[in-house]
Amino acid sequence: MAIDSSLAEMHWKHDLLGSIEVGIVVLDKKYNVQVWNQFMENHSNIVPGMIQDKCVFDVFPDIDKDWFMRKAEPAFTLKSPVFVIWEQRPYLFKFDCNRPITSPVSHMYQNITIFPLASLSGAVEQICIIIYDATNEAINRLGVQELNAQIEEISRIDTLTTLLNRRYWLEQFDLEFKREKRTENPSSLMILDIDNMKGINDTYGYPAGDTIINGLGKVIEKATRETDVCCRYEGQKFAVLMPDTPVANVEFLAQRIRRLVEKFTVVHDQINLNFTISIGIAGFIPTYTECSQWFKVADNALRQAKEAGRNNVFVAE
Ligand SMILES: Nc1nc2c(ncn2[C@@H]2O[C@H](COP(=O)(O)OP(=O)(O)OP(=O)(O)O)[C@@H](O)[C@H]2O)c(=O)[nH]1
Repeated sequence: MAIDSSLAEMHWKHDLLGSIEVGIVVLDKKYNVQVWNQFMENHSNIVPGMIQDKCVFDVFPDIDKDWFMRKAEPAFTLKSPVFVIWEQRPYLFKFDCNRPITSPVSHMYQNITIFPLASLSGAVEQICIIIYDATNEAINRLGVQELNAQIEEISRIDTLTTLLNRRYWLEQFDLEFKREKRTENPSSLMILDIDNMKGINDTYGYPAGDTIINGLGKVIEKATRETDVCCRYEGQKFAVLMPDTPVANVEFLAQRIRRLVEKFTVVHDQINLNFTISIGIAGFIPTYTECSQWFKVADNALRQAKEAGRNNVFVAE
């Protein structure tokens, strides 16, 4: 009778281990496999007989042995469970992901729990690892993260020129202005505007005007440093913030950009288009209380460059 009931118990335990939708692995103190359930067999194609009493690190050399032993140690010594989520480490056992071919992931993401298995004497001679398939959660989370990154990128970039857009640039300008207020470094602001844009649009059409705007964006990007903060401010107007750069250096650069543009030819619908720009420059002054004052001074310098006949650079006093 006793044999019957223990057989029955073995039977239902076997069924339970077989049907449960999580991986169950029992390891002894030498990390030799004692239990390997159906889930593990299905995903690894290793039947229990092949892995029984084998060291898990020998069968799965991909497992970072030092890391795993450090993680498992508290289960043996402190008798406390350990949790590792996929965001800390994507997986313990590298299993293929049985998702459609269009799925963005190629392996199963896993959450794992390691808990101690105490014997009747209370000593922990074995640990049990439970492996949960967290792939769906990971796909959703990673998808959202990627989408957020794309949205953030889009919200910073001007689509016509791929320079920063006005909103993001103004945020950076304000931050830089606050930094300048503390450090009083000789930084400069340059505003560039295409001359006679209305005439260009009227003569060649709005798309041709767009091609010119795009071309100027490329010239600005090429001529400035990575630390300069460049944007298409609005329409045919661009702004470049140049941290730690005195006005004298910027005037030299502005003249170079002006000459580059003068010689630059944009091709639109097989028509060669030439254009010029005017540039206003203003250095940071510590008495400014708001960044808009600085911008206004540079914008006035631009207006004076236009009034002086266009294709000009004007530096604010
Ligand atoms: N193609 C194109 N044109 C634009 C864009 N944004 C603004 N414009 C045009 O730029 C022109 C600006 O005209 P104005 O402010 O009179 O300046 P302008 O003709 O460039 O003359 P000056 O600045 O005085 O040299 C207008 O005709 C706008 O329609 C744009 O994104 N693409």
